[in-house]
Amino acid sequence: MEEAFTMRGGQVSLDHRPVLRGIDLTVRSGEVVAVLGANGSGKSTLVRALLGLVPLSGGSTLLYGTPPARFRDWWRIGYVPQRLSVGGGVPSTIREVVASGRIARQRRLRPTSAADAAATARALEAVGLADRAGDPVQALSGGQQQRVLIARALAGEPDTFVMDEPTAGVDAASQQMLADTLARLVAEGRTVVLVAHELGPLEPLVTRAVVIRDGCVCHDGPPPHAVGTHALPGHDHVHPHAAEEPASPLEWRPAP
Ligand SMILES: Nc1ncnc2c1ncn2[C@@H]1O[C@H](COP(=O)(O)OP(=O)(O)OP(=O)(O)O)[C@@H](O)[C@H]1O
Repeated sequence: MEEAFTMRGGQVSLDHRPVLRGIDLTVRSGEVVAVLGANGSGKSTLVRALLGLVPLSGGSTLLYGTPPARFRDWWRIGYVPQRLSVGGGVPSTIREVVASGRIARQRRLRPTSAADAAATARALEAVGLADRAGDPVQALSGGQQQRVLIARALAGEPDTFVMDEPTAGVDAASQQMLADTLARLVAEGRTVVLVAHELGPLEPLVTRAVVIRDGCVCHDGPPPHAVGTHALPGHDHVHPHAAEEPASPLEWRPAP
């Protein structure tokens, strides 16, 4: 099976502080990998490093077998960053931002095609923003902006989605909409790497959980279906019957 991401001994330092301390991670085509972990454990840094957005200070990483600096097939990757950073002082409509997800597919100087317009329309529909396509993104709430970012990635029709907290600040109905859309894409064989605090409706889709603690992988294996959301990282909830429960596959917390 083709490898979408291959990181070996990946290290990242930010502000002279080690944030990733030697990550080995291979993601194969068709996998749905949840990157879990407490605040500040290094999840966002890991996905950014996988995409070559943050340089490694040690180790190596490959995108579809190619180092990020030499990778050219960016249309194969749809990245949903944690925050909307488009627009700035320049007003953009929802449609414009979503359509920008097609850029990596467009040949130089080639005008926007019917296929681009159709993919943009489908993406807007999938996140429930088709009727607001002409509105400025600046006027949207955080959760709606998140939906725009998801639509931008969908519009590019990539092989692999990398989503950093796609459901953070998104209402329950939109989370379910994202889960339904991802389920369809996964059924078509797309690859997904998503960072999450809580998986919510995405949980049934996840085939593998990678738990980051203090810049290292401390669990890589089955997702926490069996143990329920209370076992997910970020949940400090202690189950009243915890002592009676079988050991969870996510015994990732530091010993007290
Ligand atoms: N640009 C930066 N410069 C310096 N330190 C940074 C920078 N970005 C992140 N860090 C630090 O690196 C560590 C890991 O951050 P990262 O955002 O990867 O964690 P995270 O697991 O995604 O956290 P969260 O769940 O809060 O988003 C944190 O201690 C953070 O303060």
